[in-house]
Amino acid sequence: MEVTQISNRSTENFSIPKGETGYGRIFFYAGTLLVLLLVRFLSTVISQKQKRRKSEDGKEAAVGLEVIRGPKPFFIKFIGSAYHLLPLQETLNKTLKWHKLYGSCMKAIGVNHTALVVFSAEIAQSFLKSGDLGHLSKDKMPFYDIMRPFLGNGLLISEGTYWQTRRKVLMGSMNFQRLRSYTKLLNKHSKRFVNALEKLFVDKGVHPINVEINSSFLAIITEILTGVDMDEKDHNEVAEYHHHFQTWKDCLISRIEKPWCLLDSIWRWHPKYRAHNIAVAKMNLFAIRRLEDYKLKKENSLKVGEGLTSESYLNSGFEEDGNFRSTLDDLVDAGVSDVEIIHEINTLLFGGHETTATTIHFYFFMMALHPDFQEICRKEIDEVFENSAHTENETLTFDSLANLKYVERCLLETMRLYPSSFGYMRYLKKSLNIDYEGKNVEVPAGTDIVLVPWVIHRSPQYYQKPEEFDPDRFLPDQSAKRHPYSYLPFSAGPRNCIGQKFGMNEMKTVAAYVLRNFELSTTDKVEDVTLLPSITLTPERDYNFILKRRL
Ligand code: HEM
Repeated sequence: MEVTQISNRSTENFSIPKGETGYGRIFFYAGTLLVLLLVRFLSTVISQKQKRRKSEDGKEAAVGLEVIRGPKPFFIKFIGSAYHLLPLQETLNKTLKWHKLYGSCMKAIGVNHTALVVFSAEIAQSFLKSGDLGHLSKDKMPFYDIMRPFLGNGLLISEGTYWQTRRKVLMGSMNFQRLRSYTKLLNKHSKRFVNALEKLFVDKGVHPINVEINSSFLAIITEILTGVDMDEKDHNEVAEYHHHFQTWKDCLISRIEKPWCLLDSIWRWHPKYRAHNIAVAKMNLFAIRRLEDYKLKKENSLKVGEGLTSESYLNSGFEEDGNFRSTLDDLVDAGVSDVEIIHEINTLLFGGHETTATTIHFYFFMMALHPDFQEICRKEIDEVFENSAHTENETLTFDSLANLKYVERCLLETMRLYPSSFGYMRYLKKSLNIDYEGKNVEVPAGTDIVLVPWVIHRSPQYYQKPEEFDPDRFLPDQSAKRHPYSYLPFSAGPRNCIGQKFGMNEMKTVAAYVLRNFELSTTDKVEDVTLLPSITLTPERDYNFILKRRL
């Protein structure tokens, strides 16, 4: 009995008291769970704090480029993914396919570093709007480097504070007053262009008009830059320049088509190496001659003050041109050296004629393909020409250009479908974070950024039925609805095109004169001519036109 009692007591001592058993278990497990949850909660809080601290300090929170997909690189590192771009006849279509396959951007192994190829307005904005000099560089990029023998350290490829200072000087030649002062010159060249077309189509035949377009746009930009009217001086020089420019472009394409030729040590053995150097030398000579013309003109104008008569000044072959100020005036006054001036002239001749000439070529082709849109443009142009408030002696005034709204919309739509600068690049000297499919991706310093307006402008994400030519997309309310970086023919941000306003005025004036004088049609269809990414967007052959005299 005793034993039993003891044993019962002991059992009572060591067993869980009745009635408390369930709660105890619950408390035990709940407590454990609570502790675990607390530990988990605290560790999450701590790790989030740490992450936040890390991302503030060293951006470790972001993921790297490994999350971004792209075509497989070639096994030879130097060639990387470049071979996917070839042949050039297929490159532009391939980029559209890649956009469908990879989305807003893709990774490619560039010629000597990793490249991020951007297909979306949102990601383009991250790079283009940055005012940080570390995000604006074009250093160490083979595609710009091969232009250096011609462009030197000109604005398009210079960088850092050198670029900043020079940009200020050159922006001065594109301010409102200066743009106004170019009106007379634009009218004069547009009339000459109409005469050249008239001569070409006197046989009522079918002709390409690209040579006439290029000569005209080259003459215009030369006069803006140097104050010299090349048609009066020596028209052949302009035609020769056009020829050398085409050779130069052709040589650069040969280098891009065979990426190993981007290495100077290999290129120097290429059969086109000599032709390239001659073309560059001849174009340099053109710029040097313009600088000499300018200096002579200045010297003569000083001599007028030293006793020479204005008559003898005029007899020296230079027309008195009132208050016209050329870009050379700006560069010389800013104390820029002769060598640097030549680099800037080369840069502005390149940037200021090829782009506008290409765009107006596509515009005339669009007008020829769409007689209904051509007619609306013509009606607007006739109204402007026939309103005395808009013309002086049959010449368009600067203010009248603002009334060519439909022409402007057609030009903008042309540049959407056919951006002459189909792609451009930046070299990141400093890392930059982007939002990629909801992830915070750090794009490291040393990455090439390739921005592709050709794809952005044709993305259904921003433009319904993107393949259709529809000028009304650029009605103010339509434009306001779109992402601001979904239209980038002139690039955007601190490194955008300095000549966009001038270029628009130039193209509007030329378009007005041509449509006022001719009805345009074509024997070609869009699909007849392949487009090449040839430095600028280039039709593989020139379009054919028929021009019928109106007035
Ligand atoms: C339809 C006409 C034009 C188009 C589509 C166009 C397009 C562009 C684009 C896309 C860029 C940026 C290129 C890059 O980042 O690599 C650019 C830059 C530039 N453009 Fe234009 N351009 C046009 C007309 C002009 C004209 C008329 C001039 C000269 C008067 C000019 C001079 C320049 C210069 C100097 C730069 C370099 C700016 C810098 O890096 O600070 N462009 N242009």
